[in-house]
Amino acid sequence: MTAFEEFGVLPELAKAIDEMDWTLPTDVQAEAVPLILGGGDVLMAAETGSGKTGAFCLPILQIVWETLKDIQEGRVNKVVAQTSSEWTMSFFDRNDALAVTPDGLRCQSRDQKMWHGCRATKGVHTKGAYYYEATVTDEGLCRVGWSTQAARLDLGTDRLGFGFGGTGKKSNAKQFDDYGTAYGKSDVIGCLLNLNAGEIRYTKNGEDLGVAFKLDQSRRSDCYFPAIVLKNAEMSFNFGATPFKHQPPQGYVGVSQAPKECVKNNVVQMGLATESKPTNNAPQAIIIEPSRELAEQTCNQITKFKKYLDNPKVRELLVVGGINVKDQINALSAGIDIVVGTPGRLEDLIQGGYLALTHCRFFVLDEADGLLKAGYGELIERLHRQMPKITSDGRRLQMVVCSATLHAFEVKKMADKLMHFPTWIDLKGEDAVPETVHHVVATVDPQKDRSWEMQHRHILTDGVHANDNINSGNTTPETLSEAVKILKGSYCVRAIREHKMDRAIIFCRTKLDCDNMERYLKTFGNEFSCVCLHGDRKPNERKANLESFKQNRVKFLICTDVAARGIDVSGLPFMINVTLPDEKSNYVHRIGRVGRAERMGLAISLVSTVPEKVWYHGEWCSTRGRNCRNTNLIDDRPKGCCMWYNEMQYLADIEDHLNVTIQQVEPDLKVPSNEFDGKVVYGQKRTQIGTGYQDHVSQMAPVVRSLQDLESQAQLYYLKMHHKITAA
Ligand SMILES: Nc1ncnc2c1ncn2[C@@H]1O[C@H](COP(=O)(O)OP(=O)(O)OP(=O)(O)O)[C@@H](O)[C@H]1O
Repeated sequence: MTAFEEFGVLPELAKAIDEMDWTLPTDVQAEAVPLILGGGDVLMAAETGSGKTGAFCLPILQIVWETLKDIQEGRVNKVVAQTSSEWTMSFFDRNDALAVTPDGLRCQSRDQKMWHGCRATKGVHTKGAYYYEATVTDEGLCRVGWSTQAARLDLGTDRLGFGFGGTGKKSNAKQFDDYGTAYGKSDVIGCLLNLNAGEIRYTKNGEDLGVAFKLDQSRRSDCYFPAIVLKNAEMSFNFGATPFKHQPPQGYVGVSQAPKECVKNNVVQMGLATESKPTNNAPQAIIIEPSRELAEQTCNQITKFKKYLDNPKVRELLVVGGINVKDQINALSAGIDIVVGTPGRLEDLIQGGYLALTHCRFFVLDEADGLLKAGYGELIERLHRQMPKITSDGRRLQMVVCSATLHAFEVKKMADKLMHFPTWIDLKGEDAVPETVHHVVATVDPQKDRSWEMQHRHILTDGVHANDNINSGNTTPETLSEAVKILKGSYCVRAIREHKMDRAIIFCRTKLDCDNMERYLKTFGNEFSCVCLHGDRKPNERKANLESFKQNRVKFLICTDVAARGIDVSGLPFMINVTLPDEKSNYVHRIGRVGRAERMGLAISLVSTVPEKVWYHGEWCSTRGRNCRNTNLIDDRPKGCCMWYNEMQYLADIEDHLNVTIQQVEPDLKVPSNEFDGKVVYGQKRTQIGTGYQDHVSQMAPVVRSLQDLESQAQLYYLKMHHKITAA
């Protein structure tokens, strides 16, 4: 049995994992895999390169395959069987944000602002007097009672719904009147419907509260269903299958004892319950990624994992921009089980009706903080609202949310709103940098280092100072800013040469900076072969460039933050930040491109000591930066497309966020000897175990020696005793 199988992973998956040379699960995988297999919602806050992708892909793939297998073998769907004969709350006739337990006897809604309702699977009509009990099992607001099939789920807000609320009010057609007394946690509310007398009344903990509603003559022939509506509350139900807590008054019977001819099934229930087999375009899992590259990487990982999962095959699909949408629509209608995509294209296909969310049971937000910061919060909520909270086979929708920088306010807010009692897998308790990443900063000070004055063959700068008087003779902020740009080009080359980098990711702030860096490095010929990856490059070029870097055909990948998150280049030894990101979490993601899967990595950030004027094209810029020459500042009138970038401040913010002081190196970019230097080879697993091991031997030697002595004394003693006994 492999280590992964011990965590509940199917042998077929374990075999594929084994072939990938993953012998042991990483810490985050060891925690997340059983949790997800067990049905939980998970927030995974583990460092970059710690194996989060496998931690969610493996259990999801497994459950999706098991479900397909059940369908293939015609195993009876638990919920369908149960709901066709039993009185429960409906999995289908309810608002999405209200969850129903698999036995259908408990409802919960955790939305603090809105009411969410649900009706039972059956109703009663024509004649008789019926009773059911609803118990408040958690604090919150509840309204309980009876409604017809046509009533709104928000019980008591139209003429067809009759509710009794926890604040001591009865309501029908939005009219709220005092009735009985307030109720709350642990109170048992008896809901009574007398069709013969045409009245509805309630009991509270067995005490009759009197008639609440008289039904109009015209309404008496309707079929009435037990109904509730909740706001951040939970209630359990007894329709009579087990003894009631309080006996109903004389003449009433539990609804489950209603004669057959007086019972009707909930049509919403019947309509959907037969649909347990997903339609082709309704996947079981939706995984959202912030970039095309990352979506493709995750999709590829699924393809690798499923290699031995057969009969039925799991079908995964990459849904990103830049791929022919017709091909995607064809693939969707041919049938898919797992969709990995970027927000824009996903939304297009869902809105167009090509991708249905009706059978989605896994909703994964990879790099969740990045998605939220990019403004996709509303989209995420919209999709979540459209997903059933309980699937047709009685499993709850599971959400998995991950990132190396999950400790953001907006993530917690979203988790509170959308997730169901999520478990945090948080090995560090704060955003952290893996121990395998050696990260340093080199300050770039154009006042101390005047080499920029003499440079003839320097990097082409971004042109923000095109209208300024730049002159090595002056020390205006503009001149120093231009000097920083020139120096950064040469520091980058120096870093490459000093560390003999033959493979590195180089992060620049803007697409233009990337293009300029590419052009500059290419002036050195083959020494610095490189490609670019940023949003202005065509999808095919982006794909080909990343591939040639991953395949080691070029030495350097120059990119914007589009590649900051998640991109996994195996054994990458080096990365250079030409400019620090203004978003502190992106520092963690950028430097996390090295030091992955236990291999060591060096990250060097070049930080200017003086403010640098940079481009900043917002929505006010009509071309969004393309050929824009507006060098006014964003605070100027008229508004411009430039700003002063204060890297020392960003550095302080990053250090503050990570609670560390990042080691500084001199402009020669030599990294001083420390725990890393000299003992590790960047790009390789840590090898200093050899020397450590020798130290360990010499430390342990005396102890081992005395143990050995003790052992021989004990043996001698035994032999002497034995000899004495046999001699006697
Ligand atoms: N159990 C394992 N054994 C060996 N290697 C592993 C294991 N799990 C993952 N890896 C490898 O570790 C690398 C990083 O994994 P992955 O990309 O999932 O990290 P991540 O936690 O998602 O990082 P990021 O936060 O940067 O996205 C990958 O190359 C992957 O193949």
